[in-house]
Amino acid sequence: MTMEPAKAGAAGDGEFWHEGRNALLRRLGTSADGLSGEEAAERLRRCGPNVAVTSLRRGLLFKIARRLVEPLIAILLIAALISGATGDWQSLVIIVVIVLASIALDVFQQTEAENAVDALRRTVAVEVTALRGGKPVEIPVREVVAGDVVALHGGDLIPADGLILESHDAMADEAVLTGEPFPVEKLAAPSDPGGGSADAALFGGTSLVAGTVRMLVVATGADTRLGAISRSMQASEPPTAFERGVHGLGMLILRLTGFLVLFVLLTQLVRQGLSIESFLFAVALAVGLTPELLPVVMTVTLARGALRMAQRKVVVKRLSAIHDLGAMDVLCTDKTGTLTEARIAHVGSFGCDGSDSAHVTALARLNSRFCSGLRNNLDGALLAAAAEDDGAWRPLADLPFDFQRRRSSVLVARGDEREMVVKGAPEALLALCDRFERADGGVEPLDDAGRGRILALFEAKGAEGLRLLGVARRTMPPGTGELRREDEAGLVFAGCAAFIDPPKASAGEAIRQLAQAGVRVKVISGDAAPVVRHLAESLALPARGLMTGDEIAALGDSALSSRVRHVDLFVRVAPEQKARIVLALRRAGHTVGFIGDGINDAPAIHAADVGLSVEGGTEVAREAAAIVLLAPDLGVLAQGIAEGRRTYANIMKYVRMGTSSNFGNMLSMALASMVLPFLPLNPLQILVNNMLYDLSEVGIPFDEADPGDLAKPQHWDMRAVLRFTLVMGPLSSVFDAVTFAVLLGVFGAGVEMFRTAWFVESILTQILVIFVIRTAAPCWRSRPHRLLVLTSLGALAAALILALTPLGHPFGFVAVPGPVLLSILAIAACYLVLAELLKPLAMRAARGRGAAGSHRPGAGRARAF
Ligand SMILES: Nc1ncnc2c1ncn2[C@@H]1O[C@H](COP(=O)(O)OP(=O)(O)OP(=O)(O)O)[C@@H](O)[C@H]1O
Ligand SMILES: [Mg+2]
Repeated sequence: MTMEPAKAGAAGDGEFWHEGRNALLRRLGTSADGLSGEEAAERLRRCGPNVAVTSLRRGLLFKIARRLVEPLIAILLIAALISGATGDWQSLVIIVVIVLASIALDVFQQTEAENAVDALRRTVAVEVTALRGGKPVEIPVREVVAGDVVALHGGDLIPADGLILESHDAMADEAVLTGEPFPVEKLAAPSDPGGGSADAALFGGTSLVAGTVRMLVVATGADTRLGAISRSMQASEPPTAFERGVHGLGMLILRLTGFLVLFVLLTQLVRQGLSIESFLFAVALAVGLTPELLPVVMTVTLARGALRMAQRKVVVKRLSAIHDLGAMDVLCTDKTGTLTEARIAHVGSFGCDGSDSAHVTALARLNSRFCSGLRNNLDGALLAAAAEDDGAWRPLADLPFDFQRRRSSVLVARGDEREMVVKGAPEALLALCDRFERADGGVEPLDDAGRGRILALFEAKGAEGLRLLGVARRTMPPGTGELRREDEAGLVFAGCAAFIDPPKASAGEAIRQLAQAGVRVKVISGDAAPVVRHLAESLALPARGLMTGDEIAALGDSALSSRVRHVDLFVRVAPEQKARIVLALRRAGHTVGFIGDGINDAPAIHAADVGLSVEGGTEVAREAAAIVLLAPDLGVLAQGIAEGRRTYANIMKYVRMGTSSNFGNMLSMALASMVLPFLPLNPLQILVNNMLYDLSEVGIPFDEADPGDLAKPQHWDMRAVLRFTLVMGPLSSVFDAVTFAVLLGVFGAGVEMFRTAWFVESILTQILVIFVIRTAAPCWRSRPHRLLVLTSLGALAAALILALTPLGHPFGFVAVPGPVLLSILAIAACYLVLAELLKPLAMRAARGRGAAGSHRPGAGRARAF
């Protein structure tokens, strides 16, 4: 946002790696020990925070200014000026006060909500180790400045663009920028200019998958490559289905309001000529009918939801994800770490005949010890109990692990001997073998029968729930010093290392709760079929169908979309395939969540409607996620979903209130302007009415939801909203008409008394009906939150005091005789009773169609990443 003056070392030149490290250090005014704390603070102040996408949050003044230039408010202020000019000082003051009060209410609510959510977001902000004055300190990524030196290791997100000063076996995944699925090797930059290549550069937003580096930060925030991309992406990020729905509704009401205002103005013109009064009336009407609180209510309701979810250790980074969570009907999950404990233990190894083999363990350990790339918890488990002695083998070269090959190879030497040891996904490894090792150490060619026997062994061990890593070797010619991918062929299969990873205690219960909440769970794993199937069984996951990564690769997008709906287990899936599955499910009309913790899960987390990660996950995964679970317990997810649905239910209460009363009022006003010899309310009274009505709804975000609203995924459904409006709107108009008739026909009310009485009727019905339509159940069965009771009854009390006491005289209210008041109360009571009786019809109609209408293909947002 504030990236204006003197950018310290902004990389306007782009290819900074050609400069050479010494020149670059000089240009950025720093050293290999990093900046001093003061200098860094100064640069942060000068160049702004390190965020690729500048925040859309604005300051208080901006918010107020924006409200002031909103057309309606602007017209209102002009109206106030006109009143002033015509000498009507009282109206001027009152209009200004009301406008200011309503702006203050909005801005206060919104700011408070946003602050609370920001504070939450900071609790899961990613940190990085920077050298400040030569000492490593943990700082939030947003405080990184050009000239900083940061230390990174495998699994870390690269915080900004920079040059590598030191590298130990670093591999970076740059797929976000380049689309290249294989990790690329990253080397330290030479000290002289000229020799530098992009291999010595790291880019913000990509990730380090293996090794460690020290990086000199060259460009931050919007100046990074990702920043440039995000800026163009930000403008085009399409809104969620929900946001589109609410916006569409707002526009509809706005248009209707426009028509109505014109209509009223025209009838006034025809009947009695245009006066300031009727102009003000039209304006006030427009203000009254616009759901101007909707955006505020949405932010506030979502923020309240976020705060409640935080109490359950679910942190929401993107507010609209709450609604997506409530709408989610499919949850895809990675296996290790989300469904299992990720406390992996090596339980032994077996040879090709299935008998225990210490030799295979020794080979697997050799590979784990000397492999430079990504070391994960399988390697950790292998090395946990390993002796230091490697039989005098020393490492020469290696081909690190990646998620495409699913294996790693090392070349080791002992004297003149050269051995390549490969470990990885067993079936794929077996396919690269043409011989196998017998238990006695002899080597035999592998025929089809032998292959079949070994594959059956994998199947049997996998079905016991053992995770397997195949181990193979190949004797290389003496003098070999390098490994190429082509060398991974013609191998001798040695056997498998076996691991256990117990299912999470909470996972079974969580899956049951999710199923109950109408969410289908699908497992998308890089692991083998038997292991995944075994896990699904032990968690009692109701799983149909199984697909492998190879089958997925063979299908086009549309074929995949029709297949994925009926499959619950996906195995041997590569990282981009995880994302493809998620996108295919979304195309099939589902609202999809993806929860994962690994580097390989990040693309799918991005691709999902709701990306979820867990506290212990890699930085990359947490950064990609919209929601982070802080508790190592999937149970919080079901609670989070309930929270999302509750939030949605509360927004719908506001929408229902707004649409039905707005629509009813419109009809009534059209009627009134045709049949009444005077305007039914004066402009000030309309504004007061509107203001108090808004106030009465302040408690909605806090309200509870009915069990029915929590039981299944909630989608925005425009038709249901319209149906509700068409039933409840006319109902309120009928009662308005009755009120007109009674006041004029029975009591022969004069202008002022009529307005006072009608004000009372309209505010009574508008406010009290919230207790009827906040629930689909009979209203006495569902208890409202006390804050809602407080705000609505408070606003009502204020309205009655104003209308029925001398306090209201400046607004044009007069005393109302007892019998008139009693009839008004009776009419209001009849309305509420009828609303309660008609409600099942309005809501049932809404629900019936809703379920079918909501599964539109392509619903939701196709978010690019
Ligand atoms: N350190 C390693 N060395 C060799 N091969 C490995 C190693 N780690 C994993 N593999 C192979 O790669 C496969 C995929 O890796 P991984 O299990 O991490 O993927 P994943 O999709 O995250 O799986 P999960 O669903 O279990 O989390 C593993 O099943 C295994 O066969
Ligand atoms: Mg994983």
